[in-house]
Amino acid sequence: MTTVIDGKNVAASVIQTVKSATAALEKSSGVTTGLAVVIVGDDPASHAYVGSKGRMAKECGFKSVQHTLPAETKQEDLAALVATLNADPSIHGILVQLPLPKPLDSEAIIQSILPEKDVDGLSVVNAGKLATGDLKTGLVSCTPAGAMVFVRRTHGEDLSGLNAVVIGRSNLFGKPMAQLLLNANATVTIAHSRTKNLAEVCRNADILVAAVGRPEMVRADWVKPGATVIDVGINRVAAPERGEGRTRLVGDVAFEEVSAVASTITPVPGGVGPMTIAMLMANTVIAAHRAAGQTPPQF
Ligand SMILES: Nc1nc(=O)c2c([nH]1)NC[C@@H]1CN(c3ccc(C(=O)N[C@@H](CCC(=O)O)C(=O)O)cc3)C=[N+]21
Repeated sequence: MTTVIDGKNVAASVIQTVKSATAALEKSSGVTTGLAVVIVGDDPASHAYVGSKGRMAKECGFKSVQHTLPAETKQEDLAALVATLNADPSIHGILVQLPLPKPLDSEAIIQSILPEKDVDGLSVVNAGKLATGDLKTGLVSCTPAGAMVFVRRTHGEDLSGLNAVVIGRSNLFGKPMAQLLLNANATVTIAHSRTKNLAEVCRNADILVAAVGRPEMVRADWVKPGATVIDVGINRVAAPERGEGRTRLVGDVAFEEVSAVASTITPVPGGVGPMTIAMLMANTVIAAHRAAGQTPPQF
């Protein structure tokens, strides 16, 4: 029997932990956890994501603020907003929605967020802490942190002797995912668009993580029987069967055929996506605990 991980359900249990930790922190220290989300421009998909982050933050009992700036915003004005949020003691987490409209320099903005408020885990300090195995004081990028919750629920804390293959090498996902798997003692391969014999490399994986952004690229014959397959792709494709002009979301994994081979698989939608938002809330309440000198909850 193949297990299809219910990401919404796992995300809901993470959110429960965040809620009670938020309430406990409020009670013990009088601190309300605060999250600021900054969005520049009017990309509808970005606005949809930011809207659900705001709703989830309120549900967790956070102070939630959203700053919506026009697409023409100047670098120095965005930098000034980040500086204000950095200095605001009621804000524990800052997320600047990516991608930023051209010609804004997103790298400069991301690196200007205080590492202790960088709930995306993208600052060089947080990336470095992850690389050196310091998970106690750093913050980890939300999507890989969420994917690891699935991995831990399937395989436990110790991945000794297991081969993990991550397809994709972005700073936002592939690199931190590989670091987390390595920290848990897996034998890790990072594959990408220049990898030779990709299918063969993938067939070695006990844990296969796909984050390439190519609809249904991972086929059944790429997967070792019994493997755990985590699909991080979110691709919108045409769905003429649903009517003219209609679309649907698919992952980087051909779900139907791979389900027949894998022992555990995450669906798209309803897999890693909901966990990304839940881990953003988790990172924010962790940051608030640290700011108040309290021990944060574990996820
Ligand atoms: N600074 C920054 N940090 C991010 O983490 C970040 C970002 N910018 N920019 C955009 C991407 C995208 N992202 C998603 C979060 C949740 C779902 C999600 O919940 N997806 C649902 C489906 C949603 C739908 O139906 O469209 C699912 O997979 O089930 C998807 C995508 C976070 N991102």
